[in-house]
Amino acid sequence: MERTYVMVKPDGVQRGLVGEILKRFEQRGYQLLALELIHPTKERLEEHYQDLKTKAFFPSLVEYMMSGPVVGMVFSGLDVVKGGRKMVGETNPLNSLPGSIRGDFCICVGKNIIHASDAVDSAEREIALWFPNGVKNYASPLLGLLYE
Ligand SMILES: Nc1ncnc2c1ncn2[C@@H]1O[C@H](COP(=O)(O)OP(=O)(O)OP(=O)(O)O)[C@@H](O)[C@H]1O
Repeated sequence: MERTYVMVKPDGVQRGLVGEILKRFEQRGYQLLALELIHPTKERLEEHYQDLKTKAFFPSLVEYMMSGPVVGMVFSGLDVVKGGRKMVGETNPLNSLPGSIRGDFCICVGKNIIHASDAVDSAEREIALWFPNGVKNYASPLLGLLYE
């Protein structure tokens, strides 16, 4: 089953939004496979955001992401990468519809509370980066109620 990496950013953790975000993914029907609160290192963030290294906002992005602990989660489910991105909304909260996580809980691109993988291959790269000891799959009885 497809997997994605979701990370509640430091502002989301400090604002007490972890439970709300977890609830939304769970109630949609995605299966939680892993969850960890960590204080990310600069090295790991630079690896995570390697595609953005040349952007002018890169140093402030890394500083923001190191301003407190983050909560990383792995979810699995049918088309979870695309579905998860839709739930999160657009990079700039201004373009995120109400009902999406960014559309409901934030207003500024530099404090947009949550990350979700944007493609299946980047999801697997990010899961390996943030959960280097691996993530176990397990069979949930709920699956029979969600899939034909
Ligand atoms: N113009 C900007 N100014 C400040 N920060 C920005 C800007 N553009 C992007 N960012 C920050 O960098 C993060 C990564 O940007 P990216 O273009 O990968 O968007 P995203 O895929 O929606 O976000 P994320 O990877 O965090 O899920 C954004 O979520 C945001 O925190």
